[in-house]
Amino acid sequence: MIKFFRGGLRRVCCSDAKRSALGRLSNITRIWFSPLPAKSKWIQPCTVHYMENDQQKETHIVKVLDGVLVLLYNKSRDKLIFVRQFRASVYQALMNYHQPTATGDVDLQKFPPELGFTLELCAGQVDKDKSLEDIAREEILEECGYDVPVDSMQTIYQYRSGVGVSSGAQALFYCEVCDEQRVSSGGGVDREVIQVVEMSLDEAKKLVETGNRTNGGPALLVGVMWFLLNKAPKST
Ligand SMILES: Nc1ncnc2c1ncn2[C@@H]1O[C@H](COP(=O)(O)OP(=O)(O)O[C@H]2O[C@H](CO)[C@@H](O)[C@H](O)[C@H]2O)[C@@H](O)[C@H]1O
Repeated sequence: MIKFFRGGLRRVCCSDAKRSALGRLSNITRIWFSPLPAKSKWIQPCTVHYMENDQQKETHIVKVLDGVLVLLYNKSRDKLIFVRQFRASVYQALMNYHQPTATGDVDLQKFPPELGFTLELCAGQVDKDKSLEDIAREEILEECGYDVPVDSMQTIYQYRSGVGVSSGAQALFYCEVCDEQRVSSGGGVDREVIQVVEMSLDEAKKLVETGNRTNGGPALLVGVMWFLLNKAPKST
């Protein structure tokens, strides 16, 4: 049984999401660690030096790709739509509290893969020369299976994530979908294994109640709070 981890997952969020997830199941059978390759397509670490008030300072930073995220609302069934997937970074963070110098294979009995599953908004990296709206539209189709017009994307916020270390630009959109626009079960492309999770507005409201913990990023919480403030029927 998974115990509570410092600063980590409150298991109920993931377990609830797992019960209502649609799509291909993830079966993780082995996890191991190794050093970063000399050149990564995804991240570039470096040191930034600067003088502030005559003092020399330095910050170790990681350059990352920008991202788009979409809060999806299915108006046919009055449900918010999220995605559930294994995130190696979350897994590493949670298991590493107990094993800070981990290298090589991980004992999956001690640290089950379930630790690394997150509930998130549909999202993607800005890794092609297209508009943010176009990239968001593609991610909705690939991950959640809805074919929507690009002009259905409404900007909620644009902000930067991880400003202490990485500072990628994040564009957060809202998009309403209906059952007629569902053309596939989603699940991701290539080797992605992404489950689609539908949540009632009452469940989503419980998720953002003060004091709750999730192991995903802040965008889901921010998006749902924005939705409850601006879009949800007033009785919700
Ligand atoms: N670091 C990495 N190492 C190796 N392979 C990698 C990688 N990052 C991505 N990939 C590969 O690229 C594929 C596509 O990734 P996505 O574009 O869906 O972005 P992701 O969902 O990870 O991040 C989206 O969601 C997160 C969380 O919400 C946002 O922070 C982010 O900006 C947004 O793009 C992944 O399935 C993986 O194969």
